[in-house]
Amino acid sequence: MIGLFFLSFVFKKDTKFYKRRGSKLLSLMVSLFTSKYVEKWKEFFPQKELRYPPSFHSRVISCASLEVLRSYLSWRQTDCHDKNQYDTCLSELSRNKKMSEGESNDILKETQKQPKYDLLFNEFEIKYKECPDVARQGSFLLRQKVEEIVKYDINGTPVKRKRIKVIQLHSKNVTSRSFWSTHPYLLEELGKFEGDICKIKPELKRSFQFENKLLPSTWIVIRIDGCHFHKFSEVHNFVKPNDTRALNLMNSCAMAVVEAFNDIVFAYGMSDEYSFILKKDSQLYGRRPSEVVSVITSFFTSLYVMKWKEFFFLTKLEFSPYFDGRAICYPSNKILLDYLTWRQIDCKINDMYNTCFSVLVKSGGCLNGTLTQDKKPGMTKTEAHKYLKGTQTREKIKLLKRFGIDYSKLPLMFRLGSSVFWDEERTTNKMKGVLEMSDKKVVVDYINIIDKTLWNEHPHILMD
Ligand SMILES: Nc1nc2c(ncn2[C@@H]2O[C@H](COP(=O)(O)OP(=O)(O)OP(=O)(O)O)[C@@H](O)[C@H]2O)c(=O)[nH]1
Ligand SMILES: [Mg+2]
Ligand SMILES: [Mg+2]
Repeated sequence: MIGLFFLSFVFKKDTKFYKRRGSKLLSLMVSLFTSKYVEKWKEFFPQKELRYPPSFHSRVISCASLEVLRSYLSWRQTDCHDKNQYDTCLSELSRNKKMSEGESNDILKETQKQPKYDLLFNEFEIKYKECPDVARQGSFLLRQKVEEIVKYDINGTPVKRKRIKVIQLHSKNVTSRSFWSTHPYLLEELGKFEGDICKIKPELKRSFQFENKLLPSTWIVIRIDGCHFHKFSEVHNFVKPNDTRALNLMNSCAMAVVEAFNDIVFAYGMSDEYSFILKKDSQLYGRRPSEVVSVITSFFTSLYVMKWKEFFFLTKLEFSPYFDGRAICYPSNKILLDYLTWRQIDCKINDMYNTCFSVLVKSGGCLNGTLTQDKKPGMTKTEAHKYLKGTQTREKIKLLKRFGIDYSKLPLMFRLGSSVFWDEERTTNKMKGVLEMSDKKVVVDYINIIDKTLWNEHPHILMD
């Protein structure tokens, strides 16, 4: 269901989508939606440039029965109606009576529906009920079986087939039986009603809004990861094993995220993932996990689509990139550093494996444009995996040497991942000949984060 700036996607009761993991569902849905929104912007606003990355928040609400689901949808529909009626009054008062928002709010607050209908009609000759359905009632998108002509036979007779299509419709009242009975496909998918709904129970409404908070006084790590990036990287011809453009794009998005959210003190990324660390006492979105996860994932996705052209120039986005996200709390600096150590070790292990794998499958052993001495045709992927299975770091380094590659000379960004944080700009004052610190700015660096040096040099990052 779509209303004024909100959307609800209903999954079947027995869905097994992403094993019903709440964080996955809420983050990837909001991320895919954001990606589509940014991509489609030009279609609807051809003259307007998208000047700021839009972001959305999302949450999962479980509805135990069809009645509860109907109550939920009814609550959203009522909300849509109330907000739209209020906003219509607000904009008319401002446009025609030149009232400020504060003055209009004073008039409208605590008024019921009827006085607002009267105000619109008496003052502005607007029959509210004749305003577009889409604004007053919201829209419903649902799959429906429709019969379509697929071709014509030799006699010119149309051949029809049943297809499932997404259709958009409006309904005055989502709780009405007629809405559900005229769309039998909905009940086929969702089940049968046990009883009727008259009024939305207040305790149900409260349950739709309730959410546990992330443990207080703990570091919050939001880790996002690209969905199906294996396919995404192939379709967009990412260089193997590391594509500098793709990594720089991820880093550029992460820097913008760190700049936008004051509470993020550090971010670490590699491949298609990024971890954002929020300070211990952060009160971002009241520490509600759904909001924090969804907004950061959504904002990152927006940036990724908007910045794509900056890094991939002529490569067209063939399908929408999207990310999933999760929140994890860590109570102490030590445990947080253990987490970062785990991610950086993972980065090193994966990078070394992928580099060897790439060398083995590339015919003639050609890596990053450097021709090596080994001119043998490459292995198949299966052979390469088999060859590398169980090999230790030392053996992999030796293998790369045979192909003329000194692993320690490969770019730090590939081997150590990327760290993003606020740093003071250090400049030398030529007049005084001394080192000076200027304003802080967000930087990206490719450093060892397992080592204590970074944390000792930048004690402000993990300040309690
Ligand atoms: N060629 C190339 N591929 C990359 C690069 N960065 C990421 N990838 C691809 O993205 C994948 C990321 O791994 P995963 O996150 O485990 O896999 P995924 O396909 O995204 O699957 P899910 O995260 O489970 O949806 C890698 O396996 C690569 O296939 C890159 O720089 N170059
Ligand atoms: Mg991934
Ligand atoms: Mg990944």
